Amino acid sequence: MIRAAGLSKRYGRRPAVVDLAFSVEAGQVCALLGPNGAGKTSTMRMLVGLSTPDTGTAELLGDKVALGAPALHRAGVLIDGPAFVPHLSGLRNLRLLWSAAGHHWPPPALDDALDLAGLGPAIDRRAKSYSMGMKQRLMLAQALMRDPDVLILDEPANGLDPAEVRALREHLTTRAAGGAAVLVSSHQLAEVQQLATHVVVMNHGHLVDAGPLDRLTGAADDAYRIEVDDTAGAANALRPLTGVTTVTAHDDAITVTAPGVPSRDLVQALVTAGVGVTSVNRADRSLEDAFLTMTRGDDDHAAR
Ligand SMILES: Nc1ncnc2c1ncn2[C@@H]1O[C@H](COP(=O)(O)OP(=O)(O)OP(=O)(O)O)[C@@H](O)[C@H]1O
Repeated sequence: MIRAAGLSKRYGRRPAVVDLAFSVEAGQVCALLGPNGAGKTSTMRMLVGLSTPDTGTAELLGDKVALGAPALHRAGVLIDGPAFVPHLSGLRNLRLLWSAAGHHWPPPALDDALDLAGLGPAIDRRAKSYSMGMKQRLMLAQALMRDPDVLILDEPANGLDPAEVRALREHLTTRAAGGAAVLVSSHQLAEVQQLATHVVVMNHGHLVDAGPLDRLTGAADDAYRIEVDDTAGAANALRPLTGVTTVTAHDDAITVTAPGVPSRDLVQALVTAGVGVTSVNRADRSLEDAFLTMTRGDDDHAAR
């Protein structure tokens, strides 16, 4: 349903996306991940015809994408805007965007989209009076009101509070269960782990890995969950160890990713540092661990 085939894009001499290939099928929620500047927005812009690839092809619903392509009528898009007319109400803005594409008002999923936007009576207030979160929710409403078969959303949870993020997650999951293909970019890896069925990881414009979320986060030979009496002390003791790539502290345990390091070496380092160890088990890697391992060495661009 969404396909990037050998997509490349340069800005001047600087490559932003390099020979990128992946696809998102009906029923999938795919998270597009990468450090700042990895090329996520540039990729999404090409996928919806907002910019032209230097090489390669973007396809939606089996059609090659270009500005005005019919498939775009079946796509809900949230990338850099849209710019709302400030003196018109939220609802008038939605109407304008819908009618500009030559459709008859109202769009098929308007009630659902307004429900999710949760603007209540404020939908009739001028858009210029909206807070950042309200604007973001109005943008989501314009993407969702057309009952799209394909959704391409750049950081849709920006500016939303936890309850709104949860409502968005449920909405997107329902859309995918109904047969839509959903592509979202995000820096909120814990949130992505609850939402995505598939993940595409980019770094410096290149594809790093793509596949089902389970494969990226599944039980790994190199990940341990260690119950300790001092998680901060444990993290401090293990982070400097050779071979340890990530340490994540939880309430009463830490998760450690340490390829090639036997667990006894980790325990010994903890005991030497005076940290009490209760148990050591193989762990599922968190998406955060998997992501940081894949994009390691890129500290300047750490995931937010
Ligand atoms: N219009 C543009 N002109 C010049 N360079 C650009 C333009 N858009 C993006 N870039 C550059 O292309 C690279 C990829 O940017 P892009 O916005 O696609 O990354 P991103 O992964 O979406 O980043 P972020 O997570 O910070 O939004 C960056 O180096 C960026 O500075």
